[in-house]
Amino acid sequence: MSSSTRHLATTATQEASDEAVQSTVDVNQFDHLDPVAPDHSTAPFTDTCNLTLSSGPGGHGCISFLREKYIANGPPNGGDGGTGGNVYIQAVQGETSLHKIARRGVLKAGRGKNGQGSLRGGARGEDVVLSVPVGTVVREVWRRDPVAEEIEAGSRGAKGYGQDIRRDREREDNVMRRDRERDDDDLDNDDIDGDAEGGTDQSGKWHRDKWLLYPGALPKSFTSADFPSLPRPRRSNLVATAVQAPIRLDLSTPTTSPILLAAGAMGGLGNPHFVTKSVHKPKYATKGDEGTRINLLLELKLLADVGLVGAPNAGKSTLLRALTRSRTRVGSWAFTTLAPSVGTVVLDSYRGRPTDLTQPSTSSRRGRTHFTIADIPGLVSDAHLDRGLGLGFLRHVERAGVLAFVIDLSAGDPVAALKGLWREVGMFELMRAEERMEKSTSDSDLGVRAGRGEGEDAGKGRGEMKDDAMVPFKPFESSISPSLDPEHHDPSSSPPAVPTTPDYDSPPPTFTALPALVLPPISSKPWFVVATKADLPETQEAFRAVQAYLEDVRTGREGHPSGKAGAWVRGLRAVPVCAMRKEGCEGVLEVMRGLLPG
Ligand SMILES: Nc1nc2c(ncn2[C@@H]2O[C@H](COP(=O)(O)OP(=O)(O)OP(=O)(O)O)[C@@H](O)[C@H]2O)c(=O)[nH]1
Ligand SMILES: [Mg+2]
Repeated sequence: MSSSTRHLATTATQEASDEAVQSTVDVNQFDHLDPVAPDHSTAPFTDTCNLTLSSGPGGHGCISFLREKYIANGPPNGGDGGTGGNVYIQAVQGETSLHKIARRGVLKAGRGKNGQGSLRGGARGEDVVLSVPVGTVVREVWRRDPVAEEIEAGSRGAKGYGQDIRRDREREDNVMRRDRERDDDDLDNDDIDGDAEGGTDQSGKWHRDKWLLYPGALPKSFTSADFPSLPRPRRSNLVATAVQAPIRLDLSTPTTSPILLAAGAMGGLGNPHFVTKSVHKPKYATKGDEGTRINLLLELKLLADVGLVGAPNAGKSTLLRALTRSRTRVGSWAFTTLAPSVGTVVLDSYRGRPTDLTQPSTSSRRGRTHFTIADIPGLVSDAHLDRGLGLGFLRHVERAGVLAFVIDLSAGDPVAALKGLWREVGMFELMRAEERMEKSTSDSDLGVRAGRGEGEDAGKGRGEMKDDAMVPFKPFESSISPSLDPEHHDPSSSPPAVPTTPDYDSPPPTFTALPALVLPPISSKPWFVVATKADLPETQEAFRAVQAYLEDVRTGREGHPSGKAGAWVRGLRAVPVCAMRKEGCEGVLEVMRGLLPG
């Protein structure tokens, strides 16, 4: 059978099955709110992920000499290596999941190109932009910055130019004196220590990781050569605009321009940089620096004004579809919804004359033209013991301003159902608090975020840093981190535990000292009850029971279902709806609007 025939056959079967569905399902005017099974989307969803990103390493400097007609042995003209690519982050609208990033795991910017002859500098490495959904919280887990480590270890002339130049001059004088002696005594060079490997730059020897040698030269000429001291570590100017370490960003609004997380490393220097009085034709150049590696923890918290909390099959998704133009999946079985989704309620449809033109422009109501509602998978009892889909999805309503508890009036005791939901919410809060406690104790235990590119910042910063130090990003208020500033030295801080010669091959540090985002307790949020399926028979009794219970809670005769003191009870009420017929939805929107600020 040809592919076209097969296609026709499949279409025919599909049509037949569609007809069958149509004949069994009564398609009435509510089919949008009570759709048939195939109406669903199964986009993958991930709300936390770990990502390692690295800025691009610099290209190597070039060793080259001018060769032209009549200039057989010209001056050095090797270009510098290009700077490595930068890594940016951007919060974009339209993305709703971290699954693409989670699958990727690693993000690397491009390496700078090597310098070339005729003083041609290497091209810059390619930048990369990490696009995350709006509502992502970014936290740094660890960081490896070889250049910062070198600055801290003081292994590369970090003591200041003056000293470097003096030392170079002394070295030059020594070289000239040695050359003179060599001429006089006609000595060969065999007695000069030929330890070419592992020699530090301070002793003027070849440092394999840092220097690049002229390929045509004989090893003897290097073992006897006196290398200049390595140039001071250089940093791209962009470092000053990068987010200060440790990175903690709350990307709750779309970012207009990408935010720099890690600037590319500088390229190596070409051989013309090493011309001195005694060495006219240096046969060496420096290699490019290593890029910065940063491990980040990304957590997506969907941003919605109202969060729907309810048991599976309570009718949350149907309610969302009735209130908004959302097309979330609805089904008559538990766990139809497997990933959170957000719908938008448009308050001003921009049709006709705006109603509030007569209001003064300072009116607080003027600003809000819409609000958003988040639907999450249902909560079963003992969800905190990881039953059902667990409590993880509650993080998406954690930041909501108002909670709507969706109770199915036809499913047993509604008051018990409401208390059960509050119990799970309470357990979720407890778990978050414990997490926070663990983190803060591990923070103080570790004390040494240190050393690895954090340096002095870690020594003194951790103590001062508050848990809620999460700040929205402000590009030009960020300054160079003290640990990255070669001039910065804080005598009060203990010396960081850094090996003198950084060992780049060792595995990265594994501590996970992350401050948690502190939010107001969920029990302090305004909440109300949406009593759904009110169209079903014998639900009036159940609704009256909920109403009476909420009245008791409001007046203080009953305790708050969360069991917390000072919880929100002021305007507590229940709204009956039949979401499937879109009945009572105006009442729900009115209550939501009333409880939302602004
Ligand atoms: N009679 C009646 N049925 C409703 C109403 N609202 C929802 N339903 C039905 O209840 C079933 C479950 O609806 P969903 O909206 O998928 O429930 P859910 O709370 O999102 O369920 P999960 O996603 O599994 O947590 C569906 O068969 C709906 O048709 C209502 O107001 N009246
Ligand atoms: Mg659902």
